[in-house]
Amino acid sequence: MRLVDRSLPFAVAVVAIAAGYALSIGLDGYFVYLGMSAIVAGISLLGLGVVTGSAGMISLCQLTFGAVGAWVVSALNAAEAPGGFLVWLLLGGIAAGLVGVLVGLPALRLRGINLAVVTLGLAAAADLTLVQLQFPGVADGLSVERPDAFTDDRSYFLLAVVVLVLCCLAVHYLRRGRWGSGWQAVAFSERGTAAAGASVRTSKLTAFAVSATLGGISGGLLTGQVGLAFPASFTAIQSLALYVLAIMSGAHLIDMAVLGAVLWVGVPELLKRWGVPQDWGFVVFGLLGIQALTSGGNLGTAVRQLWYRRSREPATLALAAGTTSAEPVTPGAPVLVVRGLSVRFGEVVALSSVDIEVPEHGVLGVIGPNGAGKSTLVDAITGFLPNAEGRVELDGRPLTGSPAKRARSGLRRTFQQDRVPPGLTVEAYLRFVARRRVSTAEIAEALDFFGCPAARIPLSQVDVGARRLVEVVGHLLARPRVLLLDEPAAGLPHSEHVAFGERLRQVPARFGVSVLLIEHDLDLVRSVCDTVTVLDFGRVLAAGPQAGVLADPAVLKAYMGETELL
Ligand SMILES: Nc1ncnc2c1ncn2[C@@H]1O[C@H](COP(=O)(O)OP(=O)(O)OP(=O)(O)O)[C@@H](O)[C@H]1O
Repeated sequence: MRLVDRSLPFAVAVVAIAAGYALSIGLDGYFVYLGMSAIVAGISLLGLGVVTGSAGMISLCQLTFGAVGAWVVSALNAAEAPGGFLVWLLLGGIAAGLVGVLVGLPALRLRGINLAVVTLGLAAAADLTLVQLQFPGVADGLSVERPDAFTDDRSYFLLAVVVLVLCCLAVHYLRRGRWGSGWQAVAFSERGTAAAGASVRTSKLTAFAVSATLGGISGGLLTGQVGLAFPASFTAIQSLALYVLAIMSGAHLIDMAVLGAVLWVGVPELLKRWGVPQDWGFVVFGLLGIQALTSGGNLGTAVRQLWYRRSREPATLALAAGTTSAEPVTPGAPVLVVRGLSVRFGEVVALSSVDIEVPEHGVLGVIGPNGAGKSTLVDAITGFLPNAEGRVELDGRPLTGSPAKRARSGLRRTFQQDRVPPGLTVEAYLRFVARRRVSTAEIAEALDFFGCPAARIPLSQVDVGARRLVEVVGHLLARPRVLLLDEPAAGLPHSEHVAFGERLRQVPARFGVSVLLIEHDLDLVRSVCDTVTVLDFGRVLAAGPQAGVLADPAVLKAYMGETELL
């Protein structure tokens, strides 16, 4: 199976190149030219798919990156630089990639409409500048020289097919690697990304860099196609239309980027044949884009979901109680120590001078009524609330800095809300969160222990309760010193709480991880926790061994009306 998985992309690549060759000799000359245009658009769309589809950011200046690539190729051609067209094409891509990193910098702070305005503004400014400057060599009529073996349109078309296939392979492997997982993670939740110890900044910048590099290659390829580059090929309005097409088709999926490219060239061509001005193509794309944005989906995912729904049931947990025996754990000295933790939200005091200790190889339960400050406590300890006052020590060393830094130091957390990116498979997500080499067998064993769906299943096909346990498994595979769990059983039916508790009880012995568990189900707390801290109105109401704390009259009083479980 693995061998098939590994060789499939190359087999598809060979078939695509063979098809390209057949088309290059079989197609009418006009369609060969249209085909070249579609390939140029396809490479650009692949790039947009990375930044918008995978990483979830708006980028409305993709053709500006194309213009950078075209500019570099034109300038190197005019300068008769050594290396020839293919080297220039690569350099154009690299130059555009660097510009992409610069454009990506605002994306570190801006989101949504603000990022749209910045990138569209950049595209408009580049548009005007290009009209003023024109491309190098154009005034002297210096046509860009194609490589010797690819001078006529048919052979240049074949070269373009090969470049497209190489770009598709690059995107395929990048998406399957750490960068790709980072893009998916950051698109779904920046907090979830940081909690996995990954840099949100790196994920965003690499997405922009890869997207722009592909844009640059596409612009360079266009220059070889047309000979002389003109600003009219790289306008802001075209960038906007390309973005809409990427959203509508779902260009993060390689086949859909190719389909989008066919539409990009095919729709205006059809309009022309019907005697309708080609600019109406933008209107068609606009309408399709509005449909995609309002429905919240795209062609690619719709087709895939249809396929999955037909072929598979959603994956759920298979968590049976009584199938595992709890191993005895002897908690040691405190590994996580929190002193005087205070957090204010304006007038609201969410935490007031809270002290907590998580014993090595122990499970500390943190309970309290709604609004007591439990999630705030986890946020503050893990660095998500930089204004929190107080001291956090892990293994006797002060723990400061960003959430990602704290995660890398050995403090992991899960969230009350779903932060597991649906675009990844279970395995890709686990490897991303684990941040270390984990064998396939280790992954399978950990998933099996928690009754989670198999590694190969896409997370989009996993129900929310199971996804939250996959999140727990990922962080356990990271082998942190301490794992903070914020209501991990919230998505599970109550019948599975007991089974989950049995597993959790074994976590310190099995994974060598100490646990802080926030939980409302007091049966679960009783069955799992050695010690318990009770929060009420942001203060510690009681703390100590479980039995004593849960029988404390003050605790009982705080819980009156909140739950009958005590
Ligand atoms: N971002 C915020 N801005 C303002 N107030 C906040 C914010 N986050 C939390 N609070 C307030 O801080 C207090 C503690 O909230 P927190 O979510 O930590 O409680 P909790 O014990 O986790 O509750 P629950 O059990 O419902 O999850 C509440 O009064 C809440 O309204």
